[in-house]
Amino acid sequence: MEDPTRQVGVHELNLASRKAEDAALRRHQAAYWLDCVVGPLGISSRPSEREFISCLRNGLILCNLINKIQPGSVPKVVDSNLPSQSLQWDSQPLPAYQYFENIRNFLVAVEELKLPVFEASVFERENLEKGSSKVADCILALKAFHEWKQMTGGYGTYKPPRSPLITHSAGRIHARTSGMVTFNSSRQLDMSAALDKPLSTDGEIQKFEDVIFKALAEHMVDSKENMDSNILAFFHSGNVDSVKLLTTIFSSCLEEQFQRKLPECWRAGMNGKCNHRNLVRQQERELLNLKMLLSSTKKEFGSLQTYFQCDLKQIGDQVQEMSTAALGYHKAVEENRNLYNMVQDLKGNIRVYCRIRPIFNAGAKNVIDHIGDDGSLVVVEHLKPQKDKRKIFQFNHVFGPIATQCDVFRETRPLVRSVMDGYNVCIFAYGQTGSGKTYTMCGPAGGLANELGINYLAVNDLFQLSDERKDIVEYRIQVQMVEIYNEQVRDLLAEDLSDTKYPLYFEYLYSTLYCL
Ligand SMILES: Nc1ncnc2c1ncn2[C@@H]1O[C@H](COP(=O)(O)OP(=O)(O)OP(=O)(O)O)[C@@H](O)[C@H]1O
Repeated sequence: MEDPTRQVGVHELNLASRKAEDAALRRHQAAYWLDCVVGPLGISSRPSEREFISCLRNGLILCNLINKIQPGSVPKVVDSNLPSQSLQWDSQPLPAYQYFENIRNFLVAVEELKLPVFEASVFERENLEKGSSKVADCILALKAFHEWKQMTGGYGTYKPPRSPLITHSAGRIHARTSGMVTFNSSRQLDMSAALDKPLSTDGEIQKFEDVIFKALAEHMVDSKENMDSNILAFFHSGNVDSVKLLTTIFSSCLEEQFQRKLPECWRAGMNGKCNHRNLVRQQERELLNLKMLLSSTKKEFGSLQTYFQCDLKQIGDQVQEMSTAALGYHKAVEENRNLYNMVQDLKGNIRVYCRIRPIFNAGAKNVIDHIGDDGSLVVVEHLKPQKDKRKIFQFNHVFGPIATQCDVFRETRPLVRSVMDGYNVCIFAYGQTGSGKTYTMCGPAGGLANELGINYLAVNDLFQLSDERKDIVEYRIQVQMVEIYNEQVRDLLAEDLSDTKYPLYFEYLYSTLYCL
């Protein structure tokens, strides 16, 4: 079985070695930085504790350092007036008051900056190898303060990092003017006290490592807080290094925008509250709802489509029926028209009507013996022998003396209507003077409406027929009026009354009519 005391000894050895390595590293860093800031120290780049402390024990370098970082911190630096080359650690014939004065003023200045300090006694010859780590920590704290000042210009409140490796001693230094100056920063961790006694168990070692990690984490948080407060202090001070401030602000803004651009689930995930899976489930539910909505919409659209298709089919059928009916109607009209004109043809293209004028002379003898419905007319000539007295004439129709204008027009009307179907029609009156031609064709002068002649009645009928068929046929009606008298044809509507002679082709027409 292994001896536990032996194991503890190994741990102690390892910790002591690590502590010594860490102290040497910080000492070397402090020496290097001092060399850069206040000039060559004249010591090696990796000085021993003794070499490091001896170099600083006259306080001259430390006072120059803090005056450079915070001008005026040590108004009066006691100088040995010796060349710098003679400031060797092992050849400094300085009186005790000199280095004590400088060291004391330096420590007071450091305490005013609220930075960790050390005991002045570390520079006594018998303690040269005991307090070098605290001196190095103090110098490194000044280095951090200097860097903060360079970055912020000294505006705002400087918060020293909570380093477990930086130590301080409270209330050990006398102030120059106001007596005791106390440094009570509770944010500092004095780890050296914990390491003064050896760690004997694994639990203590683990506990010590936990403390270190916790302190490091707090240090990182403090650094972040320093940055934020320093940016605000920059802005309020008005004395701002604009380039530095803008760079810092832009960096913060970019980081913030980057955070905002991240999806919600990622940001929640970065905060330790990842609901990415919940969001995916919610989106899946919404997607399912959308699919159901799409499906129902498709169904409704399909039913509406079917409904409208039925309606369209019904309308189409009705239109087809109407079209068929209209076609049938037109066919019927056309057929009726053809039949009508056929009847007119069968009745004869040339029809002769006889109208008997009333007797105006009371003494005149009536020669009309009989008027037949078949168009026959029997005339009696009283002066001739009995056997030759009666003569029979045949017409299409015979109008008696009591026949009205309407009776005459009723018989001629079908022929007039054939004009509207494209047939040529001619109506004229023939008879001796005073037989009533003008009366039949035009009516008496100044007569009543029921006395209008065939011309007026026929034209009125044509206009009425044109109006009835206006949706089917467009008619254009023109009028000419001529007189044939003493073998002369004259235009009765001519505007130039001096020349009413009608064109030659009407003379030809006249000849034709005359022949008829
Ligand atoms: N059916 C009738 N009923 C009543 N009066 C008639 C009828 N026919 C003709 N008359 C009258 O007889 C007269 C002569 O008729 P009208 O002038 O029409 O004859 P006409 O044939 O035109 O003569 P002309 O050849 O000389 O012009 C007129 O006064 C007219 O009013």
